[in-house]
Amino acid sequence: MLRSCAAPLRSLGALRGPRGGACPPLCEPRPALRSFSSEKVIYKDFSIPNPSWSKDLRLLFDQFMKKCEDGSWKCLPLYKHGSLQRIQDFKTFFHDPKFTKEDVMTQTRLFTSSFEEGLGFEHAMFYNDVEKRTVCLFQGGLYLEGMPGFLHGGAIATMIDSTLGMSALIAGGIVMTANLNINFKRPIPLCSVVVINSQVDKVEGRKIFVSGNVQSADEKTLHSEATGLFIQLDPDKSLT
Ligand SMILES: CCCCCCCC/C=C\CCCCCCCC(=O)SCCNC(=O)CCNC(=O)[C@H](O)C(C)(C)COP(=O)(O)OP(=O)(O)OC[C@H]1O[C@@H](n2cnc3c(N)ncnc32)[C@H](O)[C@@H]1OP(=O)(O)O
Repeated sequence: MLRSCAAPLRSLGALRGPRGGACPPLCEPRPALRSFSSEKVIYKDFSIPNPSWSKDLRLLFDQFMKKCEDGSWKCLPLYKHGSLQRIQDFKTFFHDPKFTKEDVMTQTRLFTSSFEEGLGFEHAMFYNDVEKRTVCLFQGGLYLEGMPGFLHGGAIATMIDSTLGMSALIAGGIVMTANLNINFKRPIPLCSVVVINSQVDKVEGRKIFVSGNVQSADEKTLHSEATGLFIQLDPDKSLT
C-alpha cells in the first residue's frame, strides 16, 4: 500500500529555529499548488513511495510510519524544488541579486531530487524531536555508480550531508555545511537500502555539531561514519 506522510507533517509547522524563524523546508503544506510569479509550481512530496522502491525500503518506510503514529517520529517532506519561503529566507543572505533572479530560481532543482524515479537518490527522512535524531532511508540508484556495482563516494557524502544537515537545520534554522568528515568503511552496493542516522551532539553559538553513520538495512554492516559542523547563517553577513 502506498502511503504518504502528509498527515504527520502538519504538526511539523510548529518546529522553529532558535531565532524563532520557521524551519523553511518543513513548513510547506503538501502536496500544494503555490504561485511563483506568473507560474504555478506544484510541490510534490518526493518521500512518498514509488514503484522503484525495493521491498526493503518499503518495509523500513512502513516501520517508521508506524512510529509516527504516536507522534514520537515525524516524516519530513522532500521536494524537487526549493520552496518559495526558502528562497525568500535565503535571499536575506545573498545580497547579490544575480544569485536570486526569480526566472533562474524557478528552474532550480534540489540535487537529490533531480534524477528520474529509481535512478538517483530515492529516500525518505524521519525526525525524532525528543532524541534530536534524523534518520534517512536511502536507496541509491544505478546512476550513482562509482566503483563498478557500488555507490559513488560523492553520492554517499551527499546523502550524509543532507541528513546531518537536516538535523542541524531543525536545530538551528538556516545553516550551511562548514565541515564534513566521513570514514568510508564498507562499500554500498548499488540499489541496496541503507539507513543514515544522525544526531545533534552540541550547539555552541552559531556552530551546530552533528554526527552520524550509515548502516545496512539489517544493521549488520556499518558502511560509514561521519561528523559535520553546520553554521547558522548570520543575517548581517553577506555570503558572497
Ligand atoms: C545544511 C542544510 C541541509 C539541509 C538538508 C535538507 C534536505 C532537503 C532540504 C533542503 C535541501 C537543502 C540542500 C542541502 C544542502 C546540504 C548543505 C550544503 O551542501 S551547504 C554547501 C556547502 N557549504 C558551503 O558552501 C559553505 C561555504 N562556507 C561559508 O559560506 C561560510 O564559511 C559559513 C557560512 C559556513 C560560515 O561563515 P560565517 O562568516 O557565517 O561564519 P564564521 O565567522 O566564519 O564562523 C563562525 C564560527 O564557526 C567556525 N567555523 C567556520 N567554519 C569552520 C570550519 N570549516 N571548521 C571549524 N570551524 C569553523 C569559526 O571559527 C567561528 O567560530 P567561533 O564563533 O569563532 O568560535
